[in-house]
This record gives sequence, structure tokens and C-alpha cells, in this order.
Amino acid sequence: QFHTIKYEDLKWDESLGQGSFTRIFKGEKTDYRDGEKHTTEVLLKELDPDHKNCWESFFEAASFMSQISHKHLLHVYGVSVHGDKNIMVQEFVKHGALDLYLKREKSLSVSWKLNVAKQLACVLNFLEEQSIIHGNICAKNLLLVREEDPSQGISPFIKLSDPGINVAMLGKDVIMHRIPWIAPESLAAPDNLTHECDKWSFGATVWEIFNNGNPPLQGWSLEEVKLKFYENKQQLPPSQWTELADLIGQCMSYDLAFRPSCRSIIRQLNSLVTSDYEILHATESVTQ
Ligand SMILES: N#Cc1ccc(Nc2nc(N)cc(-n3cnc(CCO)c3)n2)cc1
Repeated sequence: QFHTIKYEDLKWDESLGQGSFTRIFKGEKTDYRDGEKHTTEVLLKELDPDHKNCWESFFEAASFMSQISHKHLLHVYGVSVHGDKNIMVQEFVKHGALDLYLKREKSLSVSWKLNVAKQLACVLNFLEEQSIIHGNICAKNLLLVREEDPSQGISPFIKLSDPGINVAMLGKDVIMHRIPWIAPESLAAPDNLTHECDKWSFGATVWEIFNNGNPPLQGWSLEEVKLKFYENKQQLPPSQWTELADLIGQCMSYDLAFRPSCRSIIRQLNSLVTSDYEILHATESVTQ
């Protein structure tokens, strides 16, 4: 169900780090079309050889990404298998993962953050309309295609990456590391994800975006402490911007029925007026 790419048509450049059970590299792929040789800059996502038993789930994530296309969905060119190497070949996204970008760029405006949250809500709505569950929405899986350039009136542009290996295939400890992005009901049933799970994760991701990339529950290192967060039905610290805190709180409802529809999420984001909050925010930073 997706394109296979010949190993010899791939070239590895520098390593760019790793995801869970995967390593990522900048690279190039070569195509021969109408007698011409074309090289394209790509991201090579390699499954760790000692997790090759997850190869089906690894490629399943790739295939769902290539079955549908959307401007805010990462493009996957195809896969390549060579010996015990399983490689997913993705479009290379210029500015990389959003979690690192948020940590690096300390003075992103409220309207920048709201713009990115709206793009995520838009692709979430598209996935729901296509009856596709992502299962791993978080800032680390958002990729920044274009930075903003206020002088040119250019706003940021993000794409949602593949979900990686299905959370049900991962060990208990990896599932625990996904607290609080993973919906509480999914802890017990990771193989039974729903669209409501993606909405919970959306809430945690918007919280991340508005907290300069500080992961929620940062410093809550011990797993049992993180479990308490769910057992005590706790919420993430609310933003001073009450309308935003309300939306995040709705998405991160412990009762699935209370989580808003994507339409409602988009409507609420569009009604968040940045002007007054931005002025308040700016004056705060000045007066502090
Ligand atoms: N310095 C730097 C730099 C690093 C990376 C990119 N580009 C890129 N393109 C992609 N298609 C996917 C990713 N990517 C990043 N982290 C993950 C794992 C979590 O999903 C995936 N990065 C660009 C610049």
C-alpha cells in the first residue's frame, strides 16, 4: 500500500537524533524520471534493528500517512528494507520538531502559538473526518515547515508527523512516559484508541505550545507519581488566559463525552481574541 524505495537510491548524511525505537538521519533519495536523475533531500527514519519485530507497526504508521494527503500532514515518500534495516523515507522538514523549536525560541508571540494550535486543530479535524486515529499527538511530532516572518507577514506552518510505532506495541514504561499526552482511558487499553484520545493529546500539546515547550509534569520523574496524576483526576496548571485554560480543560476531560468535537475546538480557537491577552501579557512582562 505504499511505495518501496531501493536502498541503493538512498544516501545517508548526518544523524539528527532519535525517536522511540528509531533513529533519524538527514539524507537524499535519487529518482530516475524521464531519463533524468533527480535527487531529493529526505529524512530517513530507521527502525532500531533490535526492535525489528515492530516493523509492521512502523510501516503501518507510514502507510496511513501515505494513504491520505493534507497540507498539514507530513509526506512519506515510501519505505526501504535492506537486511535488518527498516527505513521510512519522509519529506525533510526544514526546521525540525516543534518541541525543540519551542524550547529554543523563547519569545514566540501569543498569535504565533494560537496560529500553530489552529493548524493542529485543522489536521485533527481532517483525520477525524477520514476516521483515522493518530494516537501520538505531541509537540515532538509536530514539524515546523516555515518560520514566521512578521516583516513579510509570513506566519508559521506546521505538519503532523507519523505516530511512530503503535503505543500498544510499546512496553508499559514507554506508555508511562507518554503521561500526560496519552488519554487516561488508553493507559489500560492502549490497543483501543479513539478519536477522543487524540483530543486529550491535543489539549496536552496546546498546553506545551503555550508553555514554551516545557513538557507538562516536568520534573515528575517517578512513574508512580505520574500515575497519581490520572488516579487523582488532576489537570495541568491552568493558563492565566482563562478561555485557553477552559479549552485545554475540556479536551483533557476524564469523561470522554465532555471532550469537544473538532468543530467546537476550531470554533473556540477562532473566538480566542489575542489582542487583550497579548496586551495584558506584554504589560506583565514589562512590569515584572
Ligand atoms: N537541527 C535540525 C533539524 C532536525 C530535523 C529536521 N527535519 C525533520 N524532518 C522530518 N521529516 C522529521 C524530523 N524529525 C525530528 N525529530 C523527529 C522525531 C520525532 O518525530 C522527526 N525532522 C530539520 C532540522
